[in-house]
Amino acid sequence: MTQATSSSSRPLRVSRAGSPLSGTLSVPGDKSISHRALMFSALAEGKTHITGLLEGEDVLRTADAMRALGAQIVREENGNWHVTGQGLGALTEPADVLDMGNSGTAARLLSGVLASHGIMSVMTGDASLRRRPMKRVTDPLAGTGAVFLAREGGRLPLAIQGNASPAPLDYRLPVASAQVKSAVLLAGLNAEGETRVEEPVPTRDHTENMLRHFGATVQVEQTPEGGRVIRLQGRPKLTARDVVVPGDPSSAAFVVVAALLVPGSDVVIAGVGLNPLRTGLFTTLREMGARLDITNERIEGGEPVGDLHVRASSLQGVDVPADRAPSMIDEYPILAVAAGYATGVSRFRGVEELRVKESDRLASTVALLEQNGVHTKVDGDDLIVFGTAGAIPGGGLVETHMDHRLAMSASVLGLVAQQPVEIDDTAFIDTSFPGYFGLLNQLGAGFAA
Ligand SMILES: O=C(O)C1=C[C@@H](OP(=O)(O)O)[C@@H](O)[C@H](O)C1
Ligand SMILES: C=C(OP(=O)(O)O)C(=O)O
Repeated sequence: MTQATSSSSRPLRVSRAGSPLSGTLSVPGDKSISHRALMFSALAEGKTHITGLLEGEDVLRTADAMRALGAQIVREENGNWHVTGQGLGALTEPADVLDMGNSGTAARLLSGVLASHGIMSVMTGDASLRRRPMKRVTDPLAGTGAVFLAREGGRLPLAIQGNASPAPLDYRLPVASAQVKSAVLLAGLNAEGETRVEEPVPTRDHTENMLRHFGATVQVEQTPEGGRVIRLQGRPKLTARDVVVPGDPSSAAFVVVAALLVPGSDVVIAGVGLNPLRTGLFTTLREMGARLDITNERIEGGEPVGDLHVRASSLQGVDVPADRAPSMIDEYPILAVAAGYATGVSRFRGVEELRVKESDRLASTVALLEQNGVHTKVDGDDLIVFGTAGAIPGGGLVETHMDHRLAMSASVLGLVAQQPVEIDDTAFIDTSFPGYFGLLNQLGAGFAA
């Protein structure tokens, strides 16, 4: 590993919470939906209004990139955003390198867009993103006729000569990845004919849902093996449509686990997105014995949304099946904290994709727990956590390796550990959850941040 922390790192020491967490709050907008809202509206004709957009650094990188490609993107004073696009195929060549910061979603999805426009572009990212694999998208996207020039191993920086008349793709995903699926579908938007993607295990379907919302024809069929086949008709007329972004369940996850673990807590998180391909953590926590109720369920902006009522609970160890991983892939670090506090042993099966996130999350989650006295074992692609029955020793220094989810997980662990926990850098939390410490402090967490 090269650079492990940002140039202006924000270390933090977290002490045990002195009182229960209580109150009602909302979490910022969904990161996956926010990236897509900006990209798809920039490809549509007309003016789209977006409410609830996540103003995290990852999403702001997507906004900058779409502006550099010719879309007009404006933040209004009331916090709403509007995007004016010129229609499919009308992006213009960027004058400079596109810097996607820390965001895998921005880099992967945009690759599909860039491959299918007749422009030349260069994409880079921060030290974490430059370590992450891009061949998983450039391999299938090369089938469009686009040309990619990358470093050894297919990592950023990446030069892309896009193709104005891309060939449609027919691709079976070798890994369960919504980013790869989305990159292929986005390339297919500007291709004549049908683009087909088969996924062996269903992954988040925000791309399919939102493309339909903007006017594309997307058909989805279940396969007998439990997977899905997605068919997109190329060159649709995409028309501006307003988007309402729900609260991010992956951000709510940290508040939920904090409220479950800090004794006596009682918290409501309003307006959380509950797309069933995102709620694996909530299912798992309930299996562990969590008192987690969903109220006020409704559909907003085409996605299911509800309020989460969480009360502190005694949790038991859990066995999480591998096919649940895509519906909770970003939640394993915080689930590992819950499992470390629980009574009994937990096993998370088939979590190999954690190795290619902002950090190697299998290694960094193990280090987070071990540094703080919780025993773990990696068995092939499974992570095993030996619960401490409410007695996490703490006292460790957590290295977050430019990974927002590690930093937030460490902060929750610190709230319930016996000794204070040191976190080397919390700055990357701003990529997905700006205002995290302030919101938790409103509930009584007492972070010194
Ligand atoms: O499509 C998306 O918006 C995302 C998909 C997931 O990545 P993979 O597709 O690589 O699993 C997830 O980890 C990421 O935070 C967001
Ligand atoms: C993996 C994540 O994001 P990305 O791939 O967009 O960097 C995440 O937010 O946990």
